[in-house]
Amino acid sequence: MTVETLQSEALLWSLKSVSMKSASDVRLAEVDLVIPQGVTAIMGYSGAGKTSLLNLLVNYESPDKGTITRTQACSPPGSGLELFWVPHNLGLWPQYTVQGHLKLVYPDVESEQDAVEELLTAFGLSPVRDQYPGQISQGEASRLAVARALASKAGILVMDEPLIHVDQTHWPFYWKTICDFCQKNNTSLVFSTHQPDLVLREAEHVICLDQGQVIYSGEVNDLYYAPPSYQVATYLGPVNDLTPISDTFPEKEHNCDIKLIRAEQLALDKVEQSSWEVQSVAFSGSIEEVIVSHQEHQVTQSLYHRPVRSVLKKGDRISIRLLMLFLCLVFGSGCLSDNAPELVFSQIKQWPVPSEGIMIPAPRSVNVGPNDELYVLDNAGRVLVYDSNNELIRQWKMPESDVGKPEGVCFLKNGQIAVADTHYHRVVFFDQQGKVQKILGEYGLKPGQFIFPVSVVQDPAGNIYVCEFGENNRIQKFSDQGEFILQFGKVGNKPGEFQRPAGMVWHHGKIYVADADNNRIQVFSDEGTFLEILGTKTGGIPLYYPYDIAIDRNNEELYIVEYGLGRVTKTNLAGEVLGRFGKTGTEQGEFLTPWGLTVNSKDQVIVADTGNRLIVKLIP
Ligand SMILES: Nc1ncnc2c1ncn2[C@@H]1O[C@H](COP(=O)(O)OP(=O)(O)OP(=O)(O)O)[C@@H](O)[C@H]1O
Repeated sequence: MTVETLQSEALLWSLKSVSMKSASDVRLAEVDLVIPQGVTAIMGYSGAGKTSLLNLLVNYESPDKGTITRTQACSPPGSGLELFWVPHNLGLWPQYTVQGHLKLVYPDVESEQDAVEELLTAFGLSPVRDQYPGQISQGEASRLAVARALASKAGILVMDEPLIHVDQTHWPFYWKTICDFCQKNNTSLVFSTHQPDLVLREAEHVICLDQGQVIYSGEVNDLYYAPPSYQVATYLGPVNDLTPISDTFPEKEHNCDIKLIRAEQLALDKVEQSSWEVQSVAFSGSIEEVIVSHQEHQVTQSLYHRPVRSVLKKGDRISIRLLMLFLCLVFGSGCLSDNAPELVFSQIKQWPVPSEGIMIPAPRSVNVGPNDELYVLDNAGRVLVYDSNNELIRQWKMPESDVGKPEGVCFLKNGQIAVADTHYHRVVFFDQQGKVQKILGEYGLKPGQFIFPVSVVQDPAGNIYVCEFGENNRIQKFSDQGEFILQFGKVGNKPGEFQRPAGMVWHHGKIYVADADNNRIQVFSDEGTFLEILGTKTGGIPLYYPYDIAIDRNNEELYIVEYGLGRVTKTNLAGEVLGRFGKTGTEQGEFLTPWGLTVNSKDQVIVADTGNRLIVKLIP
């Protein structure tokens, strides 16, 4: 199998074997690293080498050994500098006033006054605009250092523990200003911090240092949900290492690898009888640490969880539950396995959607049009059209997308493209160039209205089916002119009821519905009669959050993509599992919370791998 990545992420710096020594100690040791475009956080305990690394990036210090290459991927917006640095000591200029700092670095005289005013307001510096650095507080000085960096309009900002002296209640506001600025101006940001919350909120990439060595470099989400070790996991906050007690969990029998579990992935409930007894409880706001001991196994374990309110106390008996969705998202492959053969593909092609500002949006839905054109919907609210060679040939934006992004796209027989505009409670029909032709529906529970429409399909006669979740959880059928014909389904878990119908396919008078939260595929006649839960006769199809379904070119086999397990499952029309492909993960051949899939005329399966932000084409 060959794997091809069509577009690689742009890099800002590349470091090879970089070392730096102090008189008595190592500051950085054999650092190999790439720093991509976007927002990167550098984390590490005190003395780990964060400042040393930033000093090298900005060329303030030189390495004793190794090479640092800056690949200038960010072109500076306007006439700004290439790079601006906020050093640890802030580097303010004693002879300039607060507003003087901003004016001095702002590159465009014409718009200077407005921009400076805006920054003074955004960082709460207007009252001290005429003061000098020696006359302002440390918090004001920290804010000024950051405001000055933004005023420079540099293409890359490097900040050493920015806003360190600012009270944390105001951080979200200032950080929003920083991130909005970076997004708008296509600016990359590299900053050091000790704060896990900040990294989770604001950064895409994270580099973890320990005693001058890089012990992790990658995506923030990966570090949070799939940390390579306990030590690294703790950089983003408390984590439960359940290795010593993993045998006590029933999930172990399902071959789930139970190791590092975040607080929100664990539920501790007070029960009448249990071998687990609470020894102590320390509640610190949203997270509680509970020390428990097991009566038979003689083990004591510290556990973090997120209770709604703190109720446990010493002596309580508790049950320890792993919250399965999280567990399967993290450790995916082992759960719900059924010895199905692995689907074999000769080649995988994968590529990201084009960036928007510094963000790489995630694809959510995919559908095939004529000549195997691929219609992709992403979470930047764009429809992207790729030709059969995966070249982007057209794209357009949804009319509105501030409230939420759409979730389903369908190419129609008349050449139009229908988009389930989920958060605007409607279906929008576009022509091939992205001009709106028609809008169907509005918010409501009546026929022809929608709560959260998520998927659209069409039958050969032209009828259009729209499934939705919210209060409705139903499928509505419309004529090709958009007239309401019938509806079926309601919320629930009985046969014929839905919990988040997320994807559909029409075949020979039947509609196959991915009933996501009920973990099943339901089959209806296209007149709305419930027929069966697919695979019931053959013992059921083990599925975990199936989000989309498609049929192969011979109309004989179904492909189902499972959001919860990051895999593609193939069945025949009777629901017998023919094979599986993939598992939850970030490597090639793995998927992270995939939302959509489609099959083209060459039986190539295309997956919207939302968590990994890739369109993945599986080529037989
Ligand atoms: N200018 C310097 N000359 C020599 N050694 C230094 C210098 N600056 C820092 N060090 C040493 O290098 C190591 C890394 O320090 P550095 O300031 O890079 O860590 P840091 O992760 O930024 O720490 P903190 O979070 O405390 O700011 C420490 O052992 C420190 O004592």
